Amino acid sequence: MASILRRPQNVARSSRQLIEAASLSQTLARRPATIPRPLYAYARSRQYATQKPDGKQNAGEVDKKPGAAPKGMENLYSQSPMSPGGQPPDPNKKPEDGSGTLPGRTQLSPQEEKAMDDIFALVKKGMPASMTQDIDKALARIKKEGMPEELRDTIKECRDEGMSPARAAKLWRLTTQMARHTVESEMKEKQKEDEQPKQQTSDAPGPGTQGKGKKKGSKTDENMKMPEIRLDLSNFLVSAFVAYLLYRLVVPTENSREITWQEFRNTFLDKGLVDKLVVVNGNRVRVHLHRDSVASMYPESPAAQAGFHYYFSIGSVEAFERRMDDAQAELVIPSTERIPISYHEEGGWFNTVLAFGPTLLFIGAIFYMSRRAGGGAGGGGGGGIFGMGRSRAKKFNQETDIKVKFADVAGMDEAKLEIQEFVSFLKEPSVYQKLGAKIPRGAILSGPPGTGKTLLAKATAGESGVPFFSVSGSEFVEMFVGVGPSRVRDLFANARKNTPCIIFIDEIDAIGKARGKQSFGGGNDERESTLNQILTEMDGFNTQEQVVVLAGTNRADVLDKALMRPGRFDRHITIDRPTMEGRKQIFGVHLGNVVSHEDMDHLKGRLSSLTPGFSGADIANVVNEAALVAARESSDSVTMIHFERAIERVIGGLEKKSLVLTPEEKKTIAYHEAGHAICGWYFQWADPLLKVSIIPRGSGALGYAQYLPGGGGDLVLMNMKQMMDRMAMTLGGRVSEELHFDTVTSGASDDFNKVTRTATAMVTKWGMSAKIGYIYYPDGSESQEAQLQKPFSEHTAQLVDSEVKRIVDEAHLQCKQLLTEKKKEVGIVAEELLEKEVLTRDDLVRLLGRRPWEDKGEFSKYFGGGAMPGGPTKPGPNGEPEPPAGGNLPPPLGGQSEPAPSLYQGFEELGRRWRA
Ligand SMILES: Nc1ncnc2c1ncn2[C@@H]1O[C@H](COP(=O)(O)OP(=O)(O)OP(=O)(O)O)[C@@H](O)[C@H]1O
Repeated sequence: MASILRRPQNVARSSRQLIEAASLSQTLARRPATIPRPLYAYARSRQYATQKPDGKQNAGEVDKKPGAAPKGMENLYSQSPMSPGGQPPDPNKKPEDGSGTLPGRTQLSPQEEKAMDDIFALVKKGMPASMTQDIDKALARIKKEGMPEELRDTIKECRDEGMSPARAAKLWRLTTQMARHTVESEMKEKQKEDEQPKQQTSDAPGPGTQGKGKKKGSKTDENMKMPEIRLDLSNFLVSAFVAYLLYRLVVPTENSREITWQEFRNTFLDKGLVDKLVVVNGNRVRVHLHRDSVASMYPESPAAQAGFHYYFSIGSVEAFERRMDDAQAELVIPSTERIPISYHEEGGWFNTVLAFGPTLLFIGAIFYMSRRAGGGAGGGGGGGIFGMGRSRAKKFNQETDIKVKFADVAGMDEAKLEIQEFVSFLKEPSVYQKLGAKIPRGAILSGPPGTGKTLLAKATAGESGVPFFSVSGSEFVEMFVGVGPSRVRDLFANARKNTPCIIFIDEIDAIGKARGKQSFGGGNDERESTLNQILTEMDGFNTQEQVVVLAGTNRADVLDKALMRPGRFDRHITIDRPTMEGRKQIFGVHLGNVVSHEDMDHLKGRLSSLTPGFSGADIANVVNEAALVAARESSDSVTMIHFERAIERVIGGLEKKSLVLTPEEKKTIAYHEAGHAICGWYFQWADPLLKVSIIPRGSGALGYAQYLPGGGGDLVLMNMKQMMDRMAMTLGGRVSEELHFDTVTSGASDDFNKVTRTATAMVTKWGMSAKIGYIYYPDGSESQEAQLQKPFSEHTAQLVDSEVKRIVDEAHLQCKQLLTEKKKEVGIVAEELLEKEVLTRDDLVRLLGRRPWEDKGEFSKYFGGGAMPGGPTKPGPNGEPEPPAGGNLPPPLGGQSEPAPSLYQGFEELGRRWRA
């Protein structure tokens, strides 16, 4: 009753129907139909609402026992998803605590309560205990006070008719309101509870002023805390409610049950309980019942719950309509009172989201790209669409970011001197300007990788204390046309805003390649226009603008000539691999970062002798590796042994302990290496030997002999004698195999490669063959033309071949003579190697006696004895020591295009395919 009174429109509807029922009663009585009509149900519902349910009058046969399942409906009730889990809520029953549902709200059904419990339990996971207690209380309050009817109606609307933006907004508003209301009432109650004991305390006799002061303070604290708790909790509740609503919307089957046509007909249609039918998506029919009638007749039925529906499936809409017509005709329902059927398409909001998915994805992708593209140093003008054309240059702040000074750049004194001029220009431009000198625009730093080009550019910025824009050439290259030039413009625009400053373009060859040479299949327009833009920008500086452009490259030879002309990159600074002295200084810089108790001077000298051809980056790596090796051994300082291991590791890779060799293979390797070692020991011009090993390494070498090219010093020139001795020494492995075994192996292929390359260079480049003469023939790596066509005639080609063969054969003969003579020594060294796996120079001195030739350079200073002091040198024709081979001097070594030094630096590897 109470609920009907609360809804005036219900009262009005019921009284109208009663009047209609009264006027129709005569007709009904005369009808033969046994089925009560919907109006009958309404009338009964009013009766139950006003009378006690145990009243016997007018109950009718079927409904004699209220709450019991009617005939045909037992099955539905006993298996109802709403029925398990205890009794359905009794609307008349007051809550135990005495407070009922609030006005405008309805009690939650047990299933709804359970669903909410589940969702709250899920969201509560991982929350602090204090918070979960508050949430439990709030949840209990919601259960106690019920859910706003408006909210429930909106949920129903969403389920029945689909989600719309207006409904979503309404849901959000109602949910938020409810959550806030719950939290506020909870807080008020808490406040009341807290105030009660305080009142008691203040009423109780206490220590006067002290007590008062304390009370005041605590109240203020509380007031301060409250909004914080409220916000958290209400946010949480809103989230939980939204989750709950979505759950209820997405899983409507929780509140529905599938029935058959027969069940529908017998249980609902025949009994006049059907209000309307909704055909959903043309294949299912949702049955809307007269809830009040169902609730009155069958209070236990889940169909009495709001939001619960029965469904049945249909084959086709036409067949269903025909069946309904037949059924209603059988029931003699006049056409004016037939059950309305509506049609509805569902799955709505989810399908809508799906339909919009690609569009949303596209918008998201564009948004992401625009954010990403906008992440550069930016600030400059024409960023292009979504900032794609903005420069990606990183700007380093001179005060905070660039700590590098010239002192950190060791070696390369000439390069430093050259670049220091830029520093003084940036610091004091007036000195230059007043004399009418034009300021250099930029410098190209070229050299092999890791030689410190970037470091030098940074040090220039660090010393001059100006902003430093660093960008890599490849960052100008994008798949979009026009982005490269646009980025160049942006970079220079930024730089002009920050004058004085330095721009550093690393790997400039990515964009600065000579324009005609870039590719065979036509030019690369994008790259060319980027280069053109750089040329234009560099021209566009006026001499007052203090922007210095430094560029780094490993391939200065491929750069466009226009880039290198005066007025653009005025200075060309070549930074080569460091010399012995340079390596010492670089070791000095990096050794400062590790803990070592070795004598530093000796350590630096020895390490730099051991690392010919290493770049600055290699040296930094060696020092770091040594510290790692020491740490692995739990050593408290890094010692010489650790450094040597690190060098071996950097050159040859890790020891390959897992590789298992057969005894025969080991023996072959030992004799092969012993052959190299004996040659290195007895040939006068061979490089001093440091170590022989037959431990396989990660780089594919099964063994190696380590020499010190140039005796640890800087090898600038090599004469023919040195070359022949080196070649003979390189063939020592194979010759030893020939002399000690009845067959040979494939292990010497790498040696042959080196020997052939040296011999070819002697013939075609260094003018060391009388038959070819003083002619230089470039090879394929030097020019593209040479790749396609040999630079010499067929006749010359045959001559080159025969000359190369002659030189190699001579080296082989020289080696064979020595090793035949020293066959016994080879055996001794090989057997010792088999036993110890690694032999040092001291071992060789022990086995073979001192080397008959004096060691050159700084070798003896850092590597001790081994050579006969002032040992024999071959006398010249007049008894004086023979001078180095003159006349046929090869060109200076050390330049990166020279193959010779790299052939002998480091290890003599046995080749990767020893076992092939
Ligand atoms: N002269 C040097 N003094 C001290 N450290 C050096 C020197 N040269 C190189 N290094 C070390 O090597 C590292 C790499 O050097 P850098 O990046 O400057 O080489 P790069 O020549 O620019 O190489 P790439 O050509 O490959 O760009 C430096 O960070 C530094 O630790």
